[in-house]
Amino acid sequence: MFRLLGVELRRVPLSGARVMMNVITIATRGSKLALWQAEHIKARLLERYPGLTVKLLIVKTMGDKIQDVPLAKVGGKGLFVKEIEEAILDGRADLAVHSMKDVPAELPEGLILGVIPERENMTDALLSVKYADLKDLPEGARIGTSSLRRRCQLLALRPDLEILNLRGNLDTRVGKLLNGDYDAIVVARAGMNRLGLSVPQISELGPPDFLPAVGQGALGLEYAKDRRDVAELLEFLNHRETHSCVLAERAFLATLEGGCQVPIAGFARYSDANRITLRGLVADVDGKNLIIEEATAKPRDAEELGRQVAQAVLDRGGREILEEVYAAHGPE
Ligand SMILES: NCc1[nH]cc(CCC(=O)O)c1CC(=O)O
Repeated sequence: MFRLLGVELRRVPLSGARVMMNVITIATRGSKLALWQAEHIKARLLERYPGLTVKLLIVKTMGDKIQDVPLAKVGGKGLFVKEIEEAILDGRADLAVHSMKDVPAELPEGLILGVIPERENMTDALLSVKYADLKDLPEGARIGTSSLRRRCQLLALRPDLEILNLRGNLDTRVGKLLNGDYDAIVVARAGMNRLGLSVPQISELGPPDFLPAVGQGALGLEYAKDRRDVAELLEFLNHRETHSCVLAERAFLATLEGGCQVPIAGFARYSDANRITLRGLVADVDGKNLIIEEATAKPRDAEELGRQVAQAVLDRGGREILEEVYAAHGPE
């Protein structure tokens, strides 16, 4: 009797969820890109629920504090998300809006990335003042990027390039290019689009020659697993195709146990109406040895697809490469 009553009682707030939530708080980093992303989700929520109040809680993360050291040297996963997840776990925020690329494959207990909106552009972009594209760069050109993934793929295409560290928020990095510190830099196209940033020369670095980071260009909405009210409120923002692709990419990453600081790339797309194709890469930091595998599966097997492609990459030499990278750059 008591137990039955308990079930009934729990049901009441759940079914009334939409009516009950009239204030919702989004945790976000304070960078221009993060704020744009949080404001974008806020605007979509207000469009859908005109009476809702949406607040932003700005949280400073370790990744924001350490601006000058390459992330590969800082080590540790989730440098841009940990403090934000803490805000959800202790109830200061109802959800977080992340760049999926910054979210480690494993989430803390009790949290879920339940909503992935439609991905716009997942490619990288080569930005320059003078040079139109990679072929146009002079011998030994100085390229700014602190990403090992970008470094190894650039060197695979152009071994003569000099790759220099470049950290900081997107607008800071573009500022350093315009300042003349580099012949070109590589950044995510989605970030440029979102901030409306422009430079004289932009060319695309995309598949099949140049693979993006897992989750690049996609946003992820994270919240507590037991918050059915939040899940219901956000559900309309989910894009099923993007969600399946990102699941495949993240299963690939999880199997490799890699953070965003190792030369791992992966991207999934719908190859026909109901099949996902995932292409994954592991490379050494000098771009001398790139291991790329690809496979196709039904969307419902997205995670299995990710694990399979990872296993294939590991078996074909990826394991040795990752061990070498970890030895040179620390555990993550
Ligand atoms: N690592 C920082 C970061 N996290 C997400 C983006 C871009 C936006 C996205 O990929 O969704 C960027 C900037 C960049 O990589 O140049």
